[in-house]
Amino acid sequence: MRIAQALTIAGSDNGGGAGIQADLKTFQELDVYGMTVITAIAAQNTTGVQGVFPISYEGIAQQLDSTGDDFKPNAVKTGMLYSTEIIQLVAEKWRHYEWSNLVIDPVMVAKGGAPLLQQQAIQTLITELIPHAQITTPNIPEAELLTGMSIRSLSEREEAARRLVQMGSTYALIKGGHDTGGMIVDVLYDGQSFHYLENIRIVTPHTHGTGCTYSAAITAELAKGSSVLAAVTTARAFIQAAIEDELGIGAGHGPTNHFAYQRRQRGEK
Ligand SMILES: Nc1ncnc2c1ncn2[C@@H]1O[C@H](COP(=O)(O)OP(=O)(O)O)[C@@H](O)[C@H]1O
Ligand SMILES: Cc1ncc(COP(=O)(O)OP(=O)(O)O)c(N)n1
Repeated sequence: MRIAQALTIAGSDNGGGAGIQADLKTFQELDVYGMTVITAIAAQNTTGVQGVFPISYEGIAQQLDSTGDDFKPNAVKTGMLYSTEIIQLVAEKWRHYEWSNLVIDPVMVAKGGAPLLQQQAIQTLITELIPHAQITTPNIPEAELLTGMSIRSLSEREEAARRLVQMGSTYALIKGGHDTGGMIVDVLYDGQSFHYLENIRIVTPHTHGTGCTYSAAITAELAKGSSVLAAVTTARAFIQAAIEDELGIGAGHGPTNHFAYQRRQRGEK
């Protein structure tokens, strides 16, 4: 049996809703073999982030080499990269191992406001990693920091996507979850045309790890050979189901339900 393989380079969320834990659960649900390179340990739960402990440079480099020397992932995603040094290291190994299908989730700040990327590393992300991306998936505040523009309207979301493609990302997906209003519109741009993914906003506190899960689902679908548009479409259905069928875990912003999409596919409640 041949199975698609995907690698996530990201931080750890002990609570299991975001970071590498969310990525691995998503890969597994979508029938993709998952591998990890851990960049940092974030001590967190549904009420917030209590501490961030970066892995040493050597520790990350060795994980990248151990992976690259033996495995051939069909797609790779990055999440929490934390510092300039880690981004530079990932970019160097990306070139060295000639990986493909890079999905960049430019994680910057956790829901409660804890920084997951140092301020000065944003420019390094733009110059070193985004030019290798098949798709970059910022939320609205991340897109504002990457592009230097404020984003209020749909046309500003389109302009931000254009700027990300100009930076070298083949596709850009500006996620609309941070907007207000009853409908959420995610804008996908391929350098020529725009696609709009519109969904009803679900009223729930349990949206921890939505960005991680969404980008992991895109990565899994790319690993299986889908086009970017097909991958984003499936991933959007995956995250919508995961938010809708809430688990209600924890006292604060709980994790999304990684089981929901496949349960629905099987016709289960
Ligand atoms: N309450 C919600 N209802 C439906 N979809 C949501 C909701 N919150 C987030 N999403 C979807 O999850 C994805 C990621 O959410 P977003 O808040 O934009 O990014 P992040 O989790 O990275 O901050 C987006 O596509 C968004 O549409
Ligand atoms: C280890 C780790 N990585 C990323 C995040 C942020 O996840 P995200 O999907 O943006 O969801 P929220 O934290 O905004 O709910 C994280 N918290 N931890």
